[in-house]
Amino acid sequence: MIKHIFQIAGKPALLVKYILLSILSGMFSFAFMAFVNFLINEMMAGKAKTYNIQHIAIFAGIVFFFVLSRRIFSISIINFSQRVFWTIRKEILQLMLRSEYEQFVSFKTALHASLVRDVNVLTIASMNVIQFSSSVIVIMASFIYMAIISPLLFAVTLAVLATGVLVYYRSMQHNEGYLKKARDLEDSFILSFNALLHGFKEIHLDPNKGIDIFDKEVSVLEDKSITNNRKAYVGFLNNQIIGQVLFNCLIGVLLLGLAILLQLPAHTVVNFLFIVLFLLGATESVMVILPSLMQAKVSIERVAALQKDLESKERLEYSAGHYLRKADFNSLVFDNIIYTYHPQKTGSTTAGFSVGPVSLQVAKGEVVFIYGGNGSGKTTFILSVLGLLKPQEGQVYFNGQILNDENYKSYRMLFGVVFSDFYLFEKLFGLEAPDPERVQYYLRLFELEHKVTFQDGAFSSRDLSTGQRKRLALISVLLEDKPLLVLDEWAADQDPHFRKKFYTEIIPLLKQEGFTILAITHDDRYYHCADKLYQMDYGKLKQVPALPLSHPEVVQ
Ligand SMILES: Nc1ncnc2c1ncn2[C@@H]1O[C@H](COP(=O)(O)OP(=O)(O)OP(=O)(O)O)[C@@H](O)[C@H]1O
Repeated sequence: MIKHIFQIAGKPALLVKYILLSILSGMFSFAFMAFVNFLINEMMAGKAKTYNIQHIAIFAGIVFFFVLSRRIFSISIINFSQRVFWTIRKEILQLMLRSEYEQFVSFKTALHASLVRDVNVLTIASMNVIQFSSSVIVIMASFIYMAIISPLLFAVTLAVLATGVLVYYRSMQHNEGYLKKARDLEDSFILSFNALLHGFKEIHLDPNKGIDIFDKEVSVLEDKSITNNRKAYVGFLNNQIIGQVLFNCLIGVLLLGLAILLQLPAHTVVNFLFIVLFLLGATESVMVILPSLMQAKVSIERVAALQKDLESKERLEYSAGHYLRKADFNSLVFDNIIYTYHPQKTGSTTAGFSVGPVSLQVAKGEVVFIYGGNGSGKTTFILSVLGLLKPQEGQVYFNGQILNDENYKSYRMLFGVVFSDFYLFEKLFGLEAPDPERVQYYLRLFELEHKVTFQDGAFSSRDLSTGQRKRLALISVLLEDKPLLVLDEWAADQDPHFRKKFYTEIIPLLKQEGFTILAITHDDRYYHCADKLYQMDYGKLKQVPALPLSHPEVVQ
């Protein structure tokens, strides 16, 4: 865990600085207590009859340096915790960016939970380090001071503390288990929260859905979580109480037993009691802070495990790549590719759905349409074409070269895609200053020129209908000027007029511009607009004539 924090902090020298500052701040805190003890002794010995400028100066000096060292230490820790916060955030985002599509899908919830929870837990814990480390230093210094005042009393105190540590250590193991479980329960809560967030429209229309999620998911989680967390925190509380009782017993044994038995001088007993009370305060601080540090330990382990899981798999390079220009693209060939969903990945007990073996050739400038029934495997095939799902068998050739790890990055950049569940980005990310005339041309072509303007790399209006948003998504992709356009049921949300325009005017225009198009479509009325038409059936792709006789009107 410490190693991970070192990595996060980036510079071990910084950590050495924090440790030295925390020692300094703890030492000044202890010096205060030792000097007060000294003043008490002076008073008890009858030496404090007049104002002593030297004592006042030392007292003020200790307070000043305590405040100063504490402030410098605290500011350093605030800077450190902010760095921890952003380093872990960025680390998780980089993990996301570098993960394979399939990995991303299976780690989505864990990534989300780490980003919203673990990062905050770690930030809070790193702030608590200020109090924690000062208290630990005070405890250590108090031990040394006690041993000097009275080795015997110190031995008794140590025995009492050792008992406390033993009790604490035993219950800590239980508590850690409960904290881990609490973290798992948080992951489940995020699932329910996402259901409420993304399914809000449906829930709003049918409150029974919301009630079900609330009663059967959230409330069940609440019960489990309360029971679990109560055990964890009662465990910590018991430790605190046991610690307090042990200290009380120590004070009792000291005042009512040892002081009389050993005939200890009054100033030794007073000095010792004063340290014990000081020690009690520091120990309590440690006990109060420990749960948050334990949570931080669980969170760090989560982040580290997530990192390990994602890094153990093949990593993607996410550094900027270059688009292959349309002119440089010649052909794409799929030779007997097979993709099968693994049942263990989906948690299903039935055999995973399989697409393939599929063979397909797409030449530059061709328009290829794929149609097929629901669940026939069109999207799976397209995801395999895009390399988001990696086919387990078969070969892919682009521009005559076999697809391998070296050229995979350029391969991915071949495609401009509008998925059926597309995401419209706020800006044209990854695209440098597109030609405003070209943007205007596409806005006119897609009949959005009165609705949308383009300024500072972003479209002005995003308050559009689904069909209009899809047009904007396609414009964004066209501006990227990638050779291959992949469209998943793009026209499904367009009105009949625009649908006709898309198939009969826009597609030929895009073809003229040099785009190659691979589209999933159910618009049988426009199948004739394709150069090649394929039907997907139970994972098998077969070529069919582009002019089906069943639709004579398409010939017009
Ligand atoms: N992530 C997944 N894990 C396991 N099986 C899946 C997954 N996604 C889809 N499938 C299965 O693969 C089959 C094909 O799904 P796919 O989404 O490719 O069909 P489709 O032809 O695009 O359907 P639609 O027209 O309804 O979009 C389905 O039977 C589905 O159950």
